Amino acid sequence: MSATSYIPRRVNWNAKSRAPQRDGAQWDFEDDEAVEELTLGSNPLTEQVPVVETVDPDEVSVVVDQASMTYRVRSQTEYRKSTNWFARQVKKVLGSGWAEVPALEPMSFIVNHGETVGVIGTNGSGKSTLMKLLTGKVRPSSGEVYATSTPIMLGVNAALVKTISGRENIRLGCLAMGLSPKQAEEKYDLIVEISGLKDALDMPLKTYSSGMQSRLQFAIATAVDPDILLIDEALNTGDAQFRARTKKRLDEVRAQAGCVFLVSHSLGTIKQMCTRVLWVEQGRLLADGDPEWVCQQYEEYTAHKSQERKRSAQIVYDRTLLKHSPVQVRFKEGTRPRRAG
Ligand SMILES: Nc1ncnc2c1ncn2[C@@H]1O[C@H](COP(=O)(O)OP(=O)(O)OP(=O)(O)O)[C@@H](O)[C@H]1O
Repeated sequence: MSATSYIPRRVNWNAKSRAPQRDGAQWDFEDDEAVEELTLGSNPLTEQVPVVETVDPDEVSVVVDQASMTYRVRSQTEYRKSTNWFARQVKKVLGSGWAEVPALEPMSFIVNHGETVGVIGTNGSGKSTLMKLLTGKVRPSSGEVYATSTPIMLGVNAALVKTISGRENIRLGCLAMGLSPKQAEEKYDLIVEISGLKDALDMPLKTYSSGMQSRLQFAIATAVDPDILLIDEALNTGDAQFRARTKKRLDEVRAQAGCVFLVSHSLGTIKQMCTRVLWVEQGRLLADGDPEWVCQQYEEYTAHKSQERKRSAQIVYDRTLLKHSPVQVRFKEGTRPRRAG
């Protein structure tokens, strides 16, 4: 079912504004004609008036301005869709055509210094794609992503060398992140402390568990005092003690006027670490706000989905979307940050 295809059977239609009443989700089941209207054309239930947000150049870290993403991939079966016989045969002989995979619909938001932003969503909803756009290494298909400094991405698969020791990986990692050998030396103790891996540092990395490797990656990435830190699923493997250290370190990064994005399927981690949560679902920014509230909607949605209650899940989806006001970004004259990357 598409994002906008669910239409409640009857809605309490606000005659003055011609908009459905939103707050409290009090649907009134009396006006039959309203149902007819709702089914015509685009669905007004999910049409929202954008809220204009002005970017404060002294506060801003990241601006996503109507950014969308569609992947173009080679497809072995795409030639079948071509209606032109000749084109179909040519594509068949060449063995492929191009298929488009829509991953993110246009979305806008502003993140300021000092925010830790959680990003949640079910598998394939577009979280990692959003992270790629934030790094600036992938250009959006439309719109733009701006950042006040180069975002540092910390992913579970970020490069560590398996055959050398943890100690050598720390040195190498620091150099790879642009520190001089002297700066790397100065950061060494801090990295060891954050990682909590003092006793294992002389062992080759291949003897580390995946949790230990994640801890080392996290410690290296945050030790260089990133202004904008992107973390994709890296924190879920740590134990309780490491999570406490992680939170402390993220608070420090935030306090240094940085901002942190944290992608995670663990709502506990998100609620514990984040000051704000973006819920991306079916490529759409469905909610942007208070971690408790957003996580609660998400939990309800996924509970319905896992029980195959599609209609109930869609109701939660639409209800959440109704509460979300899309943002229209406005820059003050001459204060646009540079493109991310
Ligand atoms: N390199 C790519 N080429 C083509 N399609 C892609 C590519 N990367 C992602 N996609 C598609 O884009 C959509 C969003 O994928 P993405 O990896 O961003 O989701 P996700 O929310 O991070 O998922 P997960 O929670 O499983 O990691 C999916 O439909 C996916 O198949």
